[in-house]
Amino acid sequence: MAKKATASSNAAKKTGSKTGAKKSVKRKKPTATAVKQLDQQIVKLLNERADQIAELLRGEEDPAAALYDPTHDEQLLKTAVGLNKGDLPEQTLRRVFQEVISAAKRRIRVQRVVYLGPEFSFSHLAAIERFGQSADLVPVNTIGAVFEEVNRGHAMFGIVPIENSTDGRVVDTLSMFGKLPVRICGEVQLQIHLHLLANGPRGQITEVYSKPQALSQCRNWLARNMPQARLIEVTSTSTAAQLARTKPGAAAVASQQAAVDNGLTIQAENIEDNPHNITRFAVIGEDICKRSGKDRTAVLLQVAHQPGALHDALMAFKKNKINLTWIESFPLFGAENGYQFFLDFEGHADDAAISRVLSDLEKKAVRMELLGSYPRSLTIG
Ligand SMILES: O=C(O)C(=O)C[C@]1(C(=O)O)C=C[C@@H](O)C=C1
Repeated sequence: MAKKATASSNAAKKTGSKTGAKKSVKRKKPTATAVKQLDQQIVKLLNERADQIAELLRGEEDPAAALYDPTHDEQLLKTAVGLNKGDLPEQTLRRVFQEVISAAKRRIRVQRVVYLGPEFSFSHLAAIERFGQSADLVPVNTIGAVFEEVNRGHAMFGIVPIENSTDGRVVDTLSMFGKLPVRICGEVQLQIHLHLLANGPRGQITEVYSKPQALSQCRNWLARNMPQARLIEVTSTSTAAQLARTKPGAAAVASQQAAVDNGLTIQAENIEDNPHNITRFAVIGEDICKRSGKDRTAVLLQVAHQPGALHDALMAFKKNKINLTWIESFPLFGAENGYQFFLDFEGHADDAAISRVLSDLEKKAVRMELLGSYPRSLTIG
C-alpha cells in the first residue's frame, strides 16, 4: 500500500533531522521530452506484461477454461499493487493492472458478461471490477433477464446483486436461483456510495427516482432532507439517472459515474445512511471455481413442511463443525407448500467436511441444489 507521509516524517523533512531524513531521489525535470520518454517506457512495459499473460494462458491445457480464475487474478493484482513504493493510490494501480489482464484475456477469447443496466449501474461497476472493460459487458433491463441470458448460453457470465450490508437480501436475485439452473462461481464486494443527482437546482426537485434497494439504503437521509419529494422506484439506479436527465423536477439516487455519464450535477454526495454500505454481487455462470482455501458454498434447500424439519437438516452444520454464514427463506408457490431456503456457508464443495454436510443435507431434503463454491473477495471502493 502507498505510504502517506505522517506528521512526524513531514516535520523531519523540514528540520532535516537524521532519523527522518530520506535519501533524496534524483528525478529528471518534467519536461515534455522527459514525460514522453517515460510514457514510451510505460507503454512498452504494459504491452510486454499483457503479452506474458496471454502467453501463459495459451500454455494452459485449456486456455479458454483458464480465463476465469478469480483467485489467480486476485493474487496477481495483490502482488502488483504490493510493489507500490510511491504515492499512487492502491485502487488506481489495481485498475491499471485489471485492465491489462482484461485486454490480454481478450486475445484468447472475448468473455461476454450480462449485467443489470444501463451503463454505470452498480452492477456494471461490479462487472468492470471482476472482468475489466475489454470483456463484452452487455446491459439488460432486469435481474431476471441476467439469469435468462446466462441460462440460454447467450452469455458466459452474469453479475447480480445478492446482499447489501444495510438493506439485506436482494429478493429478485435469490428467487431466480430456484427457477433456473444457474450456478454461483464468484463474488464481488463493492463499497456503495450513493449520490443525489439532478439537472436543475435542489430546490426544484419534486421526485426522486431509484432502485428500491438504493432508496432504502438512504431512507433516513431522504426523510430528513427531501421530505416533500415523491420517491419513485425504477429498475436500476442508472435508469433513474437517465430519467433525471430528461424529466423536469426529477432527481436520481445513483453512482458518481452515472452522474458524469448523464451530465447531471451531484446535489448531495454520500447520502447512504450507513457509511459501511457494501453490496455483495454474485458472478453466475457454468464455471466451477477451484478451491482457494478461503471459500464459501451456497445451496438451495427445501425440507418437509413439518415441525423440526429445518432443525434436523441444519444439524449437519453442527455435526461437521461448519460455520453457516447466511440463511434466507422464501415461500413456495401455494400457501400450504412451505418454504425454500438459501444457505451460504464457509468452505468448498471439494472439502471433506463440506461434502459430508452436503450429503447429510441431501438425506433430509425434499430438494437440494448445490449453487456453487466460490472464493471470498476483498471489498473494493
Ligand atoms: O441499480 C443498480 O445500480 C444495481 O446495480 C442494483 C443494486 C441492488 O439492487 O442492490 C446494486 C447495488 C446497490 O446496492 C443498489 C442497487
